[in-house]
Amino acid sequence: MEATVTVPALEIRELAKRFGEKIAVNGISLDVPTGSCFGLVGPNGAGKTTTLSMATGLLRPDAGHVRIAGVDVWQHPTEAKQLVGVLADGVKLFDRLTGEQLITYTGLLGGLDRETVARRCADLLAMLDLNAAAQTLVVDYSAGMTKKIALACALVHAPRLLVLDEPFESVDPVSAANIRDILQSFVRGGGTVIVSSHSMDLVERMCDHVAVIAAGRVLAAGSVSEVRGSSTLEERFVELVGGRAHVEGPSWLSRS
Ligand SMILES: Nc1ncnc2c1ncn2[C@@H]1O[C@H](COP(=O)(O)OP(=O)(O)OP(=O)(O)O)[C@@H](O)[C@H]1O
Repeated sequence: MEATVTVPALEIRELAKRFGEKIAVNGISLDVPTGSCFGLVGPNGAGKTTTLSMATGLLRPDAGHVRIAGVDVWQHPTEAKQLVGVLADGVKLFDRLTGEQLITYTGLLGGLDRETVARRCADLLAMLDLNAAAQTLVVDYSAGMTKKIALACALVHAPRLLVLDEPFESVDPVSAANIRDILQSFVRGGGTVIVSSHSMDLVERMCDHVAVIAAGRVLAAGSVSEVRGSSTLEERFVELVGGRAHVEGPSWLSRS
């Protein structure tokens, strides 16, 4: 009997990116299995955003390649981009549109017809608790609301892979729990999620796979239980990444 070969939802091979003298990503390879929730963790400046930007066709790599469900992102960008929903960190939205207009515009741009967009827009606004802000300009949204509307835009064309750069940053605990539920149901429905986060606790609870990166390289990758071993993910992270100095603050900060 022939073995079934499952194509990874996201395949990253030897990606590299340099900004002037700074090597931001230094040969990163990762396989994100289809149907997984994959956490990408690393200290500040590790190269997470740069890696995810290259993986989703937002930033051209200096070397390496990326495939989404087997489709090369840089050779077939239009086809690849139809398969992926992206919530990028720090990318400007068209914030002079209302929330409803922004989702509608994104859906139409993704090739959906008006009727489908209207239906999905209503579902997404309700699901993300943004109904009351549907007619408000996005520029007037709080940081957490902006994250949620960006997530709605990433979901509107029903992608197979969701790439989320720090989706929980600035989001209140209730909304974070709702977003977690949405992502879990997306995965249960056959989708794949890759999420970068600084919250080890959240990654441990939500993800089944994780990669720890630092200085543009992968330090460990695999299932969450493989990577953390007998420690917590946070302990393992600190062990792998280091840098935990016992620093006392400067004396002028101390009142004693
Ligand atoms: N456009 C740019 N120009 C110059 N340097 C950059 C640029 N983008 C990123 N870098 C540098 O590349 C390195 C990796 O940055 P990146 O934003 O990918 O890290 P990160 O892991 O997402 O960090 P954080 O957790 O702080 O968001 C950093 O040293 C950063 O200063």
